[in-house]
Amino acid sequence: MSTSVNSAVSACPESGDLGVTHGPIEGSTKRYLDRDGLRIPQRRVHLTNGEHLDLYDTSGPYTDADADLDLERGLPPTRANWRRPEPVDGAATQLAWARAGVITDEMRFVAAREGYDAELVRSEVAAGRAVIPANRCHPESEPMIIGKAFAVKINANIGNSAVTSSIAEEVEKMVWATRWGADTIMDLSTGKDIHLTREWIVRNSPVPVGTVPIYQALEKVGGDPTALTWELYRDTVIEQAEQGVDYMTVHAGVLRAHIPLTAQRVTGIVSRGGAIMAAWCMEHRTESFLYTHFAELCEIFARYDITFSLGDGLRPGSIADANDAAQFAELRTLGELTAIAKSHGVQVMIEGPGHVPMHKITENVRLEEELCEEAPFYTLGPLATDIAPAYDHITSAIGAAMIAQAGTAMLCYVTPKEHLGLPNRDDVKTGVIAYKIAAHAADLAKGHPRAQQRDDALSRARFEFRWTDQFNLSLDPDTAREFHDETLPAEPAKTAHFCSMCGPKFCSMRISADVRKAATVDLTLGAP
Ligand SMILES: C[C@H]1O[C@@H](n2cnc3c(N)ncnc32)[C@H](O)[C@@H]1O
Ligand SMILES: Cc1ncc(COP(=O)(O)O)c(N)n1
Ligand code: SF4
Ligand SMILES: [Zn+2]
Repeated sequence: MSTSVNSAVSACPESGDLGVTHGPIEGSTKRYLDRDGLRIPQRRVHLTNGEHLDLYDTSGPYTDADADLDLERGLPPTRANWRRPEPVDGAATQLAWARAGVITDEMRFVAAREGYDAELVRSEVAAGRAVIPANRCHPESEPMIIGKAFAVKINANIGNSAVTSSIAEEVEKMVWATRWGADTIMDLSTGKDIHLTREWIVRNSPVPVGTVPIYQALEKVGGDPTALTWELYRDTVIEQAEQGVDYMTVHAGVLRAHIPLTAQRVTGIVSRGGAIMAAWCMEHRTESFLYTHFAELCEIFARYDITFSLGDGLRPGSIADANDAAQFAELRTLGELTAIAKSHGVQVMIEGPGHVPMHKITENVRLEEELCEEAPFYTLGPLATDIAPAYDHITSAIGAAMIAQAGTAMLCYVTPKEHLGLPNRDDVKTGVIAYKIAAHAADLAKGHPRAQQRDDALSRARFEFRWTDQFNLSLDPDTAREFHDETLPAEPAKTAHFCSMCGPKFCSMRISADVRKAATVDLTLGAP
């Protein structure tokens, strides 16, 4: 399987000959695993009233009030030293081990992060209802779990394009995305230095990294889709596997026969991978090599424990095209491929739309569950309307919250730059925060046992005018503080019983508190 492409890739798990700096970079969010030992996967917010809150959501920014809890959990300090059970029928994967009844260190770790029993983690993984994307060549990653029984996760897309960006900017986006709470990131680079950009990102990323290998394969053939071959694609997959990519989008459900179904669409094929594969099939008048070589791909994935993210190459790119024949024909094929991947012991999640109006969202989840054996659903938004370019983090967070409530396990963010250009660092943050909101709103609605604790703590702080606590409990403490201080920057305002919205006399929460106080006095005096 070794090729000339691979010889350029240094050995797993470290790639020292590329001149890459290893370990945490300045400002990076190496949150739990570090060189000194394993930290308990938990964020604790200390409040000014002496109480504290341990957040159920274990990704996101530390505030000044957070503590570093260096409690031993009985695991070696880096994932590189965790136990690696023997492969099962050639599959060295969390799925194969879960089915064999083995609780791996990765399962113990994610169980601690989620606050659930490791046995629940094992059984969900064994059933294929959850995945733990953890390539053995990515020891820097802090394992996490994606599945509807667990907290809803979010992914942030980064990467350069032929038009703009540099390695430093992309690493900064990775740091920014993970700092604000992305649970995974995808490097979707299509411009120059794709290999080296990814090396920097993977070696420094505390979260699993996903890619779409067909992008780099296309770049290698100068951007002509018809020049792609299975061999070139396979070698690109192995190159990325060796670098430690944890999950890969594979658009193997775009079959030749599905392409005519897109002819009458308003926006045709909007998926990059989908469009590339459609172009290849039409030119060569043959079935997609991703489909015909799928079993071989499974064998590669099984050796590294790469998780399939079966791509939605025919997702709708407009409200008009939502839930159409092309989209659902592909979903049916993804169902077949799910079964094949799992028979190889390979973990699978399924990518979903796209642009879908609110009343057509639930059908997507029900059909995915039915056709794909409840493999974790991983959706791009969906955008609930097409009419707000520059605000598509909002149009899509609306759809994302709904689809997550219906059972989607991970939400792929959309930034304000969607449809307009490549997102920068600030767009990445805006997208991440929008999606943290969607994911948490869904966790609340799904009845996650600990989700509401944070709302309650923040609301109490709000009602008691503990402004600093309100900031520290929020998803974006910096901006919350900045907005407050724009009109009331003085220190005493941090305990004032009003803000500049209503002012001291009209503050309803202050008046309401006074009413209560008066009522208490009346009660103690025996008055009505
Ligand atoms: C499939 C989705 O992936 C996103 N996407 C594609 N490439 C990039 C990139 N380099 N950076 C950020 N997002 C990207 C777009 O939002 C697209 O719609
Ligand atoms: C949820 C989701 N959907 C799709 C893609 C790939 O992009 P594309 O299909 O455009 O190649 C992705 N990275 N994430
Ligand atoms: S985002 Fe821009 S480049 Fe990409 S498909 Fe849409 S219009 Fe084309
Ligand atoms: Zn779109």
